[in-house]
Amino acid sequence: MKTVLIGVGQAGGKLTQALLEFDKQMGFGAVLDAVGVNTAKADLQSLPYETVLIGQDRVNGHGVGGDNELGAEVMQADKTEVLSALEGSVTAKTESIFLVAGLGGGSGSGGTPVLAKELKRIYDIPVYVLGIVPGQNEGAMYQVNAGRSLKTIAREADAVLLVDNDAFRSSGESMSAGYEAINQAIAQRVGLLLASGEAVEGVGESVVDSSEIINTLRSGGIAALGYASAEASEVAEDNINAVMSTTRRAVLTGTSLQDASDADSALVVVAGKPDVIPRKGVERARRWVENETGSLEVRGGDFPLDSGRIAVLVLLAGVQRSDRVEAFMERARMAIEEAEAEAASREDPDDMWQNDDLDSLL
Ligand SMILES: Nc1nc2c(ncn2[C@@H]2O[C@H](COP(=O)(O)OP(=O)(O)OP(=O)(O)O)[C@@H](O)[C@H]2O)c(=O)[nH]1
Repeated sequence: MKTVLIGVGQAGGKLTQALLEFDKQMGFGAVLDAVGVNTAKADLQSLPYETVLIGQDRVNGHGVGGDNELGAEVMQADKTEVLSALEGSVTAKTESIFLVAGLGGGSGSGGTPVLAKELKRIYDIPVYVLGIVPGQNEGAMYQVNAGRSLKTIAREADAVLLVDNDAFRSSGESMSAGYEAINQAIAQRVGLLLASGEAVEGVGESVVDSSEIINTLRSGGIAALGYASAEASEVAEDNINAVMSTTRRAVLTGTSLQDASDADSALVVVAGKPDVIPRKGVERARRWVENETGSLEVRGGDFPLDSGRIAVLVLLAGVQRSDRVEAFMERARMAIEEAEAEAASREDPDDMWQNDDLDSLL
């Protein structure tokens, strides 16, 4: 699927760079162009593609410090500059636009819904968001920002593909030390998905094309991406079990959003050398995904790739009822309540001494 990426905020910019590099390194050509947008000048300077600094009059290039309302305001005020930077990038060849952002900060979290709405008004192609959900250990501000942003994005964009920072973190590793590895893992999965609709070699009826990705994401709302791979045998018949078990792992333990297994629609992509992909295995895997997700709309196809392994990508769309999303929104709600309670207790500092449960010492 020929795509233009827009990285918003620091995380969005870095993940966009990882996606661009993966696509280039694999020679896929699915990523047509990229633009980085941020309120922090320093974060844009290291990005090797076109960038737009917004909100200079408000924050002077220093970022919005996690204030996503301010992030939304400055995007609204400077959207024309962003749109003109995109003019040369989005062409007749472009099949989709992906806004890439961390939902827990300020610039990406606030700016992305505003930009998604604007892009949908202007372009006829789908506008998707690749959104990073903050890990469980990140502070309340991140959770609240992400909850509010996600709610708005789910309404404004055609779909939001969520990646949970916790889903890719190795145990014992700090969040920031792990970012690079996390970005690589996400770039590989999303990069393969975008490229899967681009396959030209070994074209046959069973090969996935971009319209299948778009039709799967038509369910709207939240989507997740599962991935797993295994060593392949040279004989297709011998790979039936490998395709089945890899598909199971992709959905049960390899998704970008943990516990997202109920879906409105799904797409199962089996990547590998075309002559070792077993038709029977692919059919079985698709049926298994139907049962597991409860969806009657499961598409499938191959992605011819010159590799000694078989990889399975499962795109799950319409997963908003997943336990992980509910738990996450609940955490955001709780954080708002705690913040309100704290603000209320700050209103009159003397209130805390008016507590009848505690006797004074004197
Ligand atoms: N996966 C991943 N997550 C990141 C990365 N950098 C930051 N994050 C996450 O993104 C969220 C913070 O968003 P940022 O992109 O840093 O913030 P911003 O949009 O630039 O907004 P401000 O800094 O407030 O102007 C947090 O939840 C971080 O855990 C990264 O390189 N990779």
